[in-house]
Amino acid sequence: MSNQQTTKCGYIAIVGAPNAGKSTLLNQLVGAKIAIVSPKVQTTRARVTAIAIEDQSQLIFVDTPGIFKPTRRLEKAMVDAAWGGAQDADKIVLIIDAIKGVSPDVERIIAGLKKSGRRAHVILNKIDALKRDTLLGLAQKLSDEDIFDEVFMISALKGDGVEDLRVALAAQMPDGPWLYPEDQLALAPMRQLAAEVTREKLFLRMNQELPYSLTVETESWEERKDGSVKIQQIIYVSRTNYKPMVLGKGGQTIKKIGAMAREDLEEMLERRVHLFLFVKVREKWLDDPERYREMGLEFPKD
Ligand SMILES: Nc1nc2c(ncn2[C@@H]2O[C@H](COP(=O)(O)OP(=O)(O)OP(=O)(O)O)[C@@H](O)[C@H]2O)c(=O)[nH]1
Repeated sequence: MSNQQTTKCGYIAIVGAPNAGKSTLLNQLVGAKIAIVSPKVQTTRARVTAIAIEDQSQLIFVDTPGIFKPTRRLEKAMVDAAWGGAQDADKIVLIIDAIKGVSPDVERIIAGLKKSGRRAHVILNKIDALKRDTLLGLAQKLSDEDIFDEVFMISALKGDGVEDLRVALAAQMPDGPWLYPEDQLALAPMRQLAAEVTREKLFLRMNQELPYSLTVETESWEERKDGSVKIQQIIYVSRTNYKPMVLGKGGQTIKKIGAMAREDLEEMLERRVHLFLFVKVREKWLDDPERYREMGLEFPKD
């Protein structure tokens, strides 16, 4: 009972423009690979939830997909999901790429925050790549905005300032019992997480427009007696002529992608993984509500 009185627990929404470094920060905060990191924009499609424990506090992070001006249907779903996650949280944290500063994307988020009437913390990320004067000027500019409580300066990549941030957030969580068992680090269903890993490899491997028109789903997940796991995934492409591109000559490309994904999965799951990838053509998946549900997103009405 006494333990229950001293514990804290709360939800934290990390919002930010694409490429601000949300995934990198989340990985640092939690200390395990749970969100994907890729140099391309718009990689985090679905919300990934992760848990960090700091002292007596349990921090439940809602990593939101990039909030940006929606033009297409998928993008609109991502923005809706991002704001939905932010509204439900105990704390909202806006992460800004300090190299880019207050970009139009950031302005849009700040406007959204003001409209919602919520206060937030600001994180200035990528301080490793910035001059001190530029950084301080930016921090000053943001602390003039009356919706922000605190400004943190970090390098998610190098880990600088991340510990301070975690400690500060932990102290600010509401009192209450922990909602999740200590060993449950990643809430995102493992199947979805495994699909994200493969999608990350596709992104890295294929550097044209193609990756944006494909999606990965984990079809089956089979725990084996010998402690290994057999995972089957389907890579859906939107056009017939994309299929051979994903397969590569003699299946070389997909083989390579599979090998890279398997390696990551084995590290994450700490056991042997047998990964089987299949490529299927599914035209118009971008307009199919079912695919959105698979990614943990609501299908936007208009
Ligand atoms: N120099 C530097 N680069 C960083 C830092 N944090 C992240 N990056 C880089 O910025 C890029 C984007 O990082 P992500 O973590 O994928 O960004 P994100 O906000 O999750 O992106 P989306 O998935 O598009 O929402 C990657 O190339 C990272 O390596 C940092 O502290 N310093």
